[in-house]
Amino acid sequence: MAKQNCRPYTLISAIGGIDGVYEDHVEFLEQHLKLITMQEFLENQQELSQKIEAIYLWFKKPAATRELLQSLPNLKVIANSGVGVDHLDLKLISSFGVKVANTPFAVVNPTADLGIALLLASARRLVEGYQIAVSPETKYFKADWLGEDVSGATLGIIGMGHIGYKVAQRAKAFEMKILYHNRNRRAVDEEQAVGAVYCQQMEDLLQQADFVILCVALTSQTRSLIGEKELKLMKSSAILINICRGQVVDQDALVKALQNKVIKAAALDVTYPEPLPRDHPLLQLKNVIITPHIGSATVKSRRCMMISMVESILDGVNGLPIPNEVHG
Ligand SMILES: O=C(O)[C@H](O)CO
Repeated sequence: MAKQNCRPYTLISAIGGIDGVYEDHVEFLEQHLKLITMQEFLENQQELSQKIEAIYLWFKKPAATRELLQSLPNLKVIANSGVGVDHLDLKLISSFGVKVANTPFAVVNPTADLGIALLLASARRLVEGYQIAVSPETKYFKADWLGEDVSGATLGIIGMGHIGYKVAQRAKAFEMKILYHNRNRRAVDEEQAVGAVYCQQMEDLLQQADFVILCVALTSQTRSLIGEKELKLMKSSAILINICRGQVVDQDALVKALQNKVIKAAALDVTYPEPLPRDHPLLQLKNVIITPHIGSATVKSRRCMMISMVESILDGVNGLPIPNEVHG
């Protein structure tokens, strides 16, 4: 962490509540940053706009709009929680001479853990099983109520970045056969370490996999990457797991595929919008598990994010290279 003489003025959305930084993070944050809430900023904009050098952008808040950027002439850095930056207009931000940093390493392990948790839960129908176990209607446990084997099954990983690779490491322990598709092939020793086989064509992976897990960033190339055509290529016994962004899947096509048994099931940590409207068809389907975008939702991960964001702010305002800088 860069040595600082004074704590840089840093805009945050709020403290506590759904939009604010965690109250138990505030003590650490205050040691390093002079925190200014959005409300304080709006009440005293004339004085504070000159002083603010950083934005601590905690789960998309405060939104880095053109209007906000224009009102902060000395802004140097935006520290973004998490890895995804699809909610930020990187070109716009960089046109103001402002740097952006994210926290890729804080999210890698918990997100890969969640991917495996969803894979296991959907393969073994844990949510349905729980409902049967606790339902007052249940008189006996049926012997023909079956799930799918995970051990020995084929896992297709789409997006073999840090998270995809961690998923592969975990899947290896389940003796899964691993296929992956990625823009760039990984080094041979990295492939061998997890026993992963590269599929240059995503279609090959879709046709062979029993489980397909999505681990890509949301970009113009990956938006609706999985649509009707791709779902039809998958085995009718296959399960789709999404731990990246909802928009990577054409959700209407997914609903149809699940209703018509084109694929067997889906486990989604991400959808669009989030949360889904209460009458959305995905919420009515028994063969779907949905969690509320909790890939990085662990105490340790969120604390690591905070520390990494503070480091980026201190580096950025002190003119030092920012290790986790995101380039548009
Ligand atoms: O981008 C990420 O790291 C997660 O989705 C949390 O927003």
